[in-house]
Amino acid sequence: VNHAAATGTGTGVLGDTKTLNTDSYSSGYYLRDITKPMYSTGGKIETYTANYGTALPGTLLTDADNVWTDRAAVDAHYYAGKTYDYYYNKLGRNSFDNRGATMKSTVHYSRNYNNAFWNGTQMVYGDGDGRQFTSLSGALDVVAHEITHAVTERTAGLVYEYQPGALNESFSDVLGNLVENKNDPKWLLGEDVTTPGIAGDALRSMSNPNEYDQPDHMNEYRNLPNTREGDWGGVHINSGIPNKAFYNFVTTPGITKDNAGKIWYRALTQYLTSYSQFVDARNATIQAATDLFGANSLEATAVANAWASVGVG
Ligand SMILES: CCCCC[C@H](S)C(=O)N[C@@H](Cc1ccccc1)C(=O)N[C@@H](C)C(=O)O
Ligand SMILES: [Zn+2]
Repeated sequence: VNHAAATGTGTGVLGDTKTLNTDSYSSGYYLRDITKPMYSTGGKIETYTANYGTALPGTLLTDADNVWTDRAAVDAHYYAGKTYDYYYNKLGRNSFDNRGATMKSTVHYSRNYNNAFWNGTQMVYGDGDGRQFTSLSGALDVVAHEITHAVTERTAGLVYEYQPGALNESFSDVLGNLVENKNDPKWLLGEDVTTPGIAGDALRSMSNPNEYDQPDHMNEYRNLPNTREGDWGGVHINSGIPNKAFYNFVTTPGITKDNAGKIWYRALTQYLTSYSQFVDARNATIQAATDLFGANSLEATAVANAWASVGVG
């Protein structure tokens, strides 16, 4: 039997019901989305399980009746599709390589694994330990964060250390929140999967990085060693500074989320390179705003002001 697009239903990590794009075969269904434009050149979105081990990609998920109960898998699949849609519809990018590459996600990676990552080939999600995190694919900002690492790797190539690494992390947080597109005035990260036992908290805040021990100005930059213990020079710590710059920009009256996303995306894909520093990101976002909206536009002016407000430029 040839592949045929099917519509299933599933329960997400937070207990919600979602409609899923699946692929029917002779005696059941694959967790495979073949409905996107990428399929014209063979691209798909596929979701696997590592079955609590660390071998990747693991096993492609199947189901007999197209009613999916693996909550982490349901959300990894659904949110990968949402992230694909944002990049394609808002930014004109066809998957992470802009050539319709298949997007693979693996859930149930290891045990009590309090993280998610892009490994150079695919997205990988832990289930958390039930205290620090619940299953990390349960948050769209997490999924879009990881997929954006793939975009960054294929474009700017920002190395994962010191300021370029903090920029790498910040672009993933920025696109993570833009794709998630909640009405969240605090621009939080990971709020849906962080500390399931505590309401209202998050892993990071773009509006107030200090709330979660991140700097929000260059005068608070943390000089840390390029080691695991030093968070590779503080890539998840010093990202608070470019995160705050973006927050100040996107909340400037007259600036829209869509236009902010276009400017940050253009800077990432057209101007930044492997060892770009914060000042280079300032210059790249000003240039991108100028390209798109003009030299003396509200956007270009607001970008310069936003970086100045965090002590860059
Ligand atoms: C395995 C090696 C480390 C990879 C770090 C990945 S890219 C990462 O940054 N993951 C995010 C997950 C995330 C994203 C958005 C919101 C919440 C959580 C991350 O921030 N991880 C934290 C826990 C960290 O690695 O310190
Ligand atoms: Zn990351």
